[in-house]
Amino acid sequence: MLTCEAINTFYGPAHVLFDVDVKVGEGDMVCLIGRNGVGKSTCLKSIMGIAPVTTGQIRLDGTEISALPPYRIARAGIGYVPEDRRVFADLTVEENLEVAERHDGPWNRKAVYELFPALQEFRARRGGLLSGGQQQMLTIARTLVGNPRLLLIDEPTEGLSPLVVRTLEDMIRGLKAKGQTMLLAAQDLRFSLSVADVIYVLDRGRVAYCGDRAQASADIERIRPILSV
Ligand SMILES: Nc1ncnc2c1ncn2[C@@H]1O[C@H](COP(=O)(O)OP(=O)(O)OP(=O)(O)O)[C@@H](O)[C@H]1O
Repeated sequence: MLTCEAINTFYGPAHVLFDVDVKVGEGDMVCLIGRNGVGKSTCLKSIMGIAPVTTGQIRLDGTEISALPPYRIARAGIGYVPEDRRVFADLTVEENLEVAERHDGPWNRKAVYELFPALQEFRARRGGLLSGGQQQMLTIARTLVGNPRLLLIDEPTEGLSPLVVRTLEDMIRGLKAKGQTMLLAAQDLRFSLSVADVIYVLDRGRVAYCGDRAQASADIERIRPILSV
């Protein structure tokens, strides 16, 4: 579905991604892992057109998208959940979902409430009054009701309590079980090894390792040093 080939991304003079290749197949859950600052977020932002690539190709079902502005990339079927949760603080949970809903796929309010029962419980509450974990759920749910074919999620569990992390991890497993294609940036090797079809490990802007879950589990002693500071 998605192919990034030799992408290079800069912030001004700072070269951040170096010839990065990433592939996400239909129905796959792909994890992009690495230490802080190695370029995971930049990779997702480059796919989304927010940090446009300088060189390299990004294709969605064979169509080159790397020169498109973010809104056109979103329209082409990519949904993006950024690291900083973005909910409409003055709108209720229900209204947050309503404004984003596009009736052209499997996801609607009913389906996301099934995935996140906690959101249904708080459907009348304003977004700004939710906890960090609930806001993260709402951000993911809001992106889902737009029915993206590919969902990009940036570090969904960052800064959340262990209990909330577990709830979100279960929900991501639920998404995978429903066949949602996903590319997830994460720091957690344990979770990635438990759920990902394919794992990419980034190190200083380069792909330092790539393998499917079975390979990555067997190569864990190779991967651990890339993740340690
Ligand atoms: N807007 C920006 N302008 C300049 N440099 C940036 C910008 N955003 C990120 N960087 C730098 O690019 C590099 C990669 O950052 P990025 O956020 O992609 O890493 P990351 O792996 O997602 O880490 P984190 O978990 O901290 O978000 C870092 O050195 C960071 O300081």
